[in-house]
Amino acid sequence: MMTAALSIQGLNKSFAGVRAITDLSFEVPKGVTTALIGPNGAGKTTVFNLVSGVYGVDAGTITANGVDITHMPSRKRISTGIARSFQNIRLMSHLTVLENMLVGQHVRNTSLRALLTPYRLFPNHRWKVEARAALAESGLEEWANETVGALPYGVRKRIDLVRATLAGASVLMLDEPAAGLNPSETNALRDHLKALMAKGITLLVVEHDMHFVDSICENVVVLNFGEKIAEGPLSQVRQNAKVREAYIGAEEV
Ligand SMILES: Nc1ncnc2c1ncn2[C@@H]1O[C@H](COP(=O)(O)OP(=O)(O)OP(=O)(O)O)[C@@H](O)[C@H]1O
Repeated sequence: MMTAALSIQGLNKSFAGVRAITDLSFEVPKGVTTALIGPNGAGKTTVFNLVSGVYGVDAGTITANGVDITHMPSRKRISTGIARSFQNIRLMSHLTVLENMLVGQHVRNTSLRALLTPYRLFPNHRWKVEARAALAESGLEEWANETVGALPYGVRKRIDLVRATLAGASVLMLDEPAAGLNPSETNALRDHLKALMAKGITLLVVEHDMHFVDSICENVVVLNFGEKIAEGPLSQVRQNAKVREAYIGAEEV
């Protein structure tokens, strides 16, 4: 059997005695874009925080590309190919787009020599060539020398995706990627994500916009009160009685 991009088994997490995640197990197979959905407070962000190592687990295991990352320090998890893109973009707003790419690439190379190399002095350094190519591939090359803080939100979001893939991510966790985007930015983001999927990158998406989920996700995992209540294609889980009940009074699923 092929190794899953992400495997979560028997996950449990409480905050001050209040259960946030209970016996949660699911897998994200390689190349299968998966959505994690559920009403407010269902535990979606907590799952992302556990997988990225912001919190420690109470019980259970988390495996990324076959490597057990359950107790791995957060900053080392990218070495297994898993990365997270935050709702509040974590680009350095005072640096240019290209400089942000170089910071991302640094994650892959932590040798002292790499840390001391003054990239500004090498206009055609391999990393710059690679970063420019990745920006061009995503139709973002026109922004390469702009300061990130001055760019539209939708563009920054997509630059954040390029940065994550340049840092070596093969499994990307996206926290509400479509939130705050206008319709044309949402379309550009969708096209960008489809291009990443075509390159073999696996996406795990927390998203409230079901049209967006429907347009890119093959599989959906539904949480309610920290437990998995359904899993499968969106068209199927929509019909599930438990899912319908969980969403009563909340947004339409
Ligand atoms: N650091 C924390 N301290 C205490 N409780 C927390 C913490 N993080 C999450 N929780 C609780 O865990 C439960 C799940 O919250 P979580 O934010 O994961 O839900 P969510 O599905 O992401 O919700 P939303 O869609 O509103 O973002 C909630 O009851 C929340 O109050």
